[in-house]
Amino acid sequence: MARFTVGTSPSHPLGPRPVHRLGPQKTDGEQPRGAAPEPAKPVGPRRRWAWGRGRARGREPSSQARASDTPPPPPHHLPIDLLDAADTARPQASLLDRRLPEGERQLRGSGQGPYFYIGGTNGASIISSYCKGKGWQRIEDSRREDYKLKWCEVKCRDSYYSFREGEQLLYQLPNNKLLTTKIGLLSALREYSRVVSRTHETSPCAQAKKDTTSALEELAWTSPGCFGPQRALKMEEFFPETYRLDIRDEREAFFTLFDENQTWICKPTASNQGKGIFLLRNQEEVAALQVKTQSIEDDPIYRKMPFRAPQARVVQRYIQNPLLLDGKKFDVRSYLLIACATPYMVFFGHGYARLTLSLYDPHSSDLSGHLTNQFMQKKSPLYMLLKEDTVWSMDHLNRYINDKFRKTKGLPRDWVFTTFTKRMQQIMAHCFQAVKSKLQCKLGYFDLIGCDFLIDENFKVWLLEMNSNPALHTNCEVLKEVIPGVVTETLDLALETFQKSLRGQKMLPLLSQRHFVLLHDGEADLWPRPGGSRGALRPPPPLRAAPRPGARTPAPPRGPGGAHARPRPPGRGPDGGAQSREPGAERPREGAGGPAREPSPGLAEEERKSAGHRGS
Ligand SMILES: Nc1ncnc2c1ncn2[C@@H]1O[C@H](COP(=O)(O)OP(=O)(O)OP(=O)(O)O)[C@@H](O)[C@H]1O
Ligand SMILES: [Mg+2]
Ligand SMILES: [Mg+2]
Repeated sequence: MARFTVGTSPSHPLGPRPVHRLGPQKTDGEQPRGAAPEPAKPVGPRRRWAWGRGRARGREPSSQARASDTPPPPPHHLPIDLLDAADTARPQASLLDRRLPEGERQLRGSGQGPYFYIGGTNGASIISSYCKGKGWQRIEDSRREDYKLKWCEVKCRDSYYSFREGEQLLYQLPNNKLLTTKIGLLSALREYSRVVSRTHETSPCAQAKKDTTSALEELAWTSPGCFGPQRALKMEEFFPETYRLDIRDEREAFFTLFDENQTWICKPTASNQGKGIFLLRNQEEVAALQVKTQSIEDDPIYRKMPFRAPQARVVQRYIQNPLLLDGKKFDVRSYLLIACATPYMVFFGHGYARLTLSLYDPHSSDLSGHLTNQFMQKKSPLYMLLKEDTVWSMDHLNRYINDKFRKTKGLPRDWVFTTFTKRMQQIMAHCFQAVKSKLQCKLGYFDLIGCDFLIDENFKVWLLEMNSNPALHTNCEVLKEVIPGVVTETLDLALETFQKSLRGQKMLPLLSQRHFVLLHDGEADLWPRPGGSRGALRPPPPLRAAPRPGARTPAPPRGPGGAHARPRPPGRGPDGGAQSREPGAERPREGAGGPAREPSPGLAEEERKSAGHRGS
C-alpha cells in the first residue's frame, strides 16, 4: 500500500501546511533543493534519434553546445506577482537555467527569443510573467513556428502538424479528450475495467486468491512510479453510474431502469461551466428526453449532416446526499499534470473547493444550488458580494472538516490531506492508467487537467469529470493564492522534465517539484508506445550506444504478441469498440473560438470549443 508521510511546507503560499507524499517520495522539507545539480550528461542515444528527424532547426545549437554546462547562467528573475508562490522555486529554477543550452543562453543576451505564444486569456498573465521572467519574448502571431513554448486554450491542428518534437513545448495533449470529455472518460474507464478484470481472471496469483479475497481486494497493478503497487479500483467505486444517450441500447437501458425515486443529471459530453446540464427527476422529464433524443436521431438533416446535430450527452446518477459546508453543496477541483509525455511524468496537485451561494435543497429546481461551478454562481446578483465565500482553500476545507466532522464521523485528523488526498490520487492514477497507452505522446507535449471531485455525506469520494484547459482565473483571494503556484510549478516541471528527457538524464530528483506529487514515473515504461508518435521514432538498437550511468534507455519493444507492441485497430473509438455512427455521437461541434481551423484527424472539432474556460 502506498504510504503517506506528512510534513510541513513553510514556503507554501498559504503558510505552513501539511504536505502529503506517497511512499518513498520525500516531503518538501526533505527535497534536496540546495543539492548541486547533476552535471549535464552528454547527449544520449535516444536524443540522437529524436533530433535526427526534425526539420531545419534554425537556432538550435549543436548537441555538444547543448550539453555544455558553462558559462554560468544569468540570475533567474521571477515576476513580482509570483514571488510568493514561487519563492521556493528560485534556487531550483536557477539550477535549471544553468542547464539551458548554450545557444539559448546566448539568445537571451541578444534579445531574440526564445519566443512564447499564448492563445486565449486563461492564465495568460501568469504564463506570460513566468516566461518573461526567464527572459523569453512573447509573440502574438499564432502561425509562427519558431516558439519555444506555446500554451493554447484551443487546440488547433496546425500547432500539432508543425510541432517540433524535442525542441518545443506545447500545452495540451492533442487527444486529451480521452479523459476530458464525459464520453471519453466513461469509455476509457469502462474499457480499462474490462482489461483489468480480464487480467484478474487470468492472473495465477488472482486465481489463487479468488476464494479468500473479496473481488475488490488485492488486484495489484504495478506502476513504476511512486504510486504502486496498488489495489486496482473499480470504476463504480468512484464514478457515478453513467449511460451514453448516443448509443441506442444504452439509452434504452437507462429509460427502462429509471424510476421516480431517483435523480439523474444529464450533461453534454464536451461542454463546461454547467452549460446544457439539467436534472431528471420524474417520468415526464425522462419521457421528454426520450422523445427529443429520438427526434434528433431520426432527423434527416442530422443524418445528412451529423456534425450539425447537438452534442452527444450522458446521464449520470445524481449524488443526492452531498457533504455540505454550512449547508452548501461543494466540489473540489484538483489537478492532474502530465508534465512530460516521453517518458510520462504525471503528477497530482491540490486545487480548491467550490461552493454554491445558496443552501442545498435536493428538491429545488434552481440549478445554481445543484451545480457548484463558479460560472453558475456568477449568475447570481449576490455573487459580487459573496464571491469570496464560494471558493475555499484546501486548508480551509481541512479545518472545517476537522472541526465539524472529525469526532462525529470518526474521521482521522486532517482527513482532507490524508484519506481524501490519497483517494483523489488513486482515482487520478487509475484514470491515467486507463488512457496511458492511447494518449498521443511527443517530447514537448504537456497538459494540466482539472479534475472535479464530490464528497458525499458518508465521505465517499466521487469523480465527476476531468477538464482540459481548466480555469486559471484569479478573481477570488483563494484563487490568487492557489493558481499562480499551480501554473508556475506546471511550467517548471514541464521544462525540467523536457530538458532531462532530451538529455537522457534520469528524472529524479526533480529540482522544481514543490507541491505537485508524483503519480507516475514512466521512465521504466515500455516505449515507444502504440498510438504515440514514438512508433515512428525507434530508438537505436541497444548495442550501438552503451548506456551511460544515469541515462535512461528505452525498453526494447516487445515481440509481436506483446501487449505493448500491438497497435490499436484503426477506426476504433477510445473504448476500443467501433466508433458510434449514430447521430449525436461524439461529433464535431460548431462555434469554435480562436483561429478557425479544421481539426486534425486526431482532434474532434468539439475540442476547438470557444475559448471559454473549461471546468470553471
Ligand atoms: N453526478 C453528480 N451528482 C451530483 N452533482 C453533480 C453530478 N455531476 C455534476 N454535478 C454538479 O454539477 C456541476 C457541473 O457538472 P460537471 O462538472 O460534470 O459539468 P461541466 O459543465 O463540465 O462543469 P465544469 O465547469 O466543472 O467543467 C458539478 O460541479 C457538480 O456540482
Ligand atoms: Mg466540473
Ligand atoms: Mg467540465
